[in-house]
Amino acid sequence: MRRPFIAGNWKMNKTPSEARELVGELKDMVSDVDDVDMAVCPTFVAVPAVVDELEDSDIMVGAQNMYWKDSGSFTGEVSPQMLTDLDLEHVIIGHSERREYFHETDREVNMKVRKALEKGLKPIVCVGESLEEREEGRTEEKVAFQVWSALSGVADEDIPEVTIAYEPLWAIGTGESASPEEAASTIDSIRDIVEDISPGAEEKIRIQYGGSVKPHNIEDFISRTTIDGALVGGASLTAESFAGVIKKCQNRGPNR
Ligand SMILES: O=C(CO)COP(=O)(O)O
Repeated sequence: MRRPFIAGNWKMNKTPSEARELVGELKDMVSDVDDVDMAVCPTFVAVPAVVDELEDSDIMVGAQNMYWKDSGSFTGEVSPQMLTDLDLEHVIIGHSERREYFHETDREVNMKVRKALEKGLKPIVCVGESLEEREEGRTEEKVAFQVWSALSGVADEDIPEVTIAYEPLWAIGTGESASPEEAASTIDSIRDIVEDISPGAEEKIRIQYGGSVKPHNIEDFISRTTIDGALVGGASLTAESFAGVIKKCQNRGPNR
């Protein structure tokens, strides 16, 4: 049984006080939601305020990144224990913006995934093709490679703890989402890869779609049984639109 999972990636937005205000509004709006897993991923500095504000809420808190070492001389980095100490459950790993602007490699993504799992954090691993790769018909090849690399060396029993977010790069922040058919077909291909890696895990692992998800189009995605939810950027930055996305995922039945 895979429960729908909607996570908000705030990226480099919201000061700690703005973040507190946002989740203060959000928790009231979704207080009746009991069949969707919900998470927000603020910037590191806003995490304590958000954790505090959400103490009495079902909304989980995640980070947008972490380093793959326990501690030490790594100026500017944040360790997994720093996240678990704040009771965080999730951590986004390998977002395309980190891969593009901060040159994060598949190898680093894999190190981070393994370290997160070792420390009891649930990684949300982002994969996706560029426009050029899509136009060259290399979408499935690209995401297959990223999934193989990310899950390399992960124990079979840990694979269902991972969420994969399929985020085509050309759909991020552009207002142009993938079609539900395209998204479902690529996500099916990811499930096939997961099955190759660990037979049976493809039924348990949650795979989200991300890229210009809004309240008006989330139903097109969540209605596909292979799509388990969404990683939401822009629409997670106001309580109203994020609650709008979450509420459209309620009452989805036992098919997942
Ligand atoms: O990158 C994303 C989430 O991680 C998607 O961002 P948008 O929803 O703004 O397109």
